[in-house]
Amino acid sequence: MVLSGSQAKGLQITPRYMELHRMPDSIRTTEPVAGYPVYEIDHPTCTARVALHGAHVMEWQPKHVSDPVLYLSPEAVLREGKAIRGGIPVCWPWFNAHPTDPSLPSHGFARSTFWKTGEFSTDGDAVTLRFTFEKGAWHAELRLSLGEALEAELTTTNRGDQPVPVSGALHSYLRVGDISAIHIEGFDGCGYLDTVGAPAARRQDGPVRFDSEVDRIYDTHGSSRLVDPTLHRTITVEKSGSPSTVVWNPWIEKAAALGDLPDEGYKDFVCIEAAIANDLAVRLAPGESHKFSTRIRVEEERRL
Ligand SMILES: O=P(O)(O)OC[C@H]1O[C@H](O)[C@H](O)[C@@H](O)[C@@H]1O
Repeated sequence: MVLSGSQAKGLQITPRYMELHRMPDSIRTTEPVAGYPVYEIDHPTCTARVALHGAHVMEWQPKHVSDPVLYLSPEAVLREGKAIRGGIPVCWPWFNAHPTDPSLPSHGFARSTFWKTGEFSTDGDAVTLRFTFEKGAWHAELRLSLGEALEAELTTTNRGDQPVPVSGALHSYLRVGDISAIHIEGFDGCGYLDTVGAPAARRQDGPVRFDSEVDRIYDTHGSSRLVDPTLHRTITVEKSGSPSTVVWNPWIEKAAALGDLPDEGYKDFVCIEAAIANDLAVRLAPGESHKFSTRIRVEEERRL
């Protein structure tokens, strides 16, 4: 982890801050970099780390599985304005390049800004964290439920007086034992936009396997299953409210070009992202809201 700190304006962890943000016993506020709070969770069902920056789940591991479920790059940078490489970046209020203004950041503002904390609570099944973020007319609330399963639900509300578009993604980086050995089920027969090279519309035939760069936007509201023979487990990604699922692995050249990912890091993850992409952006009338969510769970084979 590269610790390159900056002081988030007004975000000093003082006794007063702690009093205002009293935590359930299973949540502890840490500050791996000055002014960069990270909530550490140790609950009977799971352990996790969530950064206030981007409302970003960095790590999550249910106690019944042997390996972390999410991939976090060992070269991820914790600095205001820079998205964390790995975990679950919240891409919002648009996905990828802005449709009309190339000067705006790829994947929106939310992943590279501090959010505000809402209510944190816990029960026997999970820890629930709520965060909010506002930019112009766009208001977002992210609810995270971290237990044996992980749920992330993003609600956008138009608080302005004109219609606004919204798209985005819950960009889960899932750890794998060996990218060449995994396959993903759930897309057979599904149409997709292949965005490696010149964009091309194609149809999936059988499971998705990896032997080169993959960057695809599948047209589906359905769930998918990542089968990992090396880690002896299957990860199921369910979702609602999003018409696309993005599957991404940068492979060799793109991984080498990413400064916050080791050159060999592409072997260790695949992204399966609940997304609203390209021309499927939702148009919200003033006062209107839209929700989309993802739910991730893991079944591990018993190892002898
Ligand atoms: O490097 P980033 O801006 O985090 O984007 C990482 C990736 O996100 C998505 O999966 C897109 O489909 C990819 O085209 C993009 O490369």
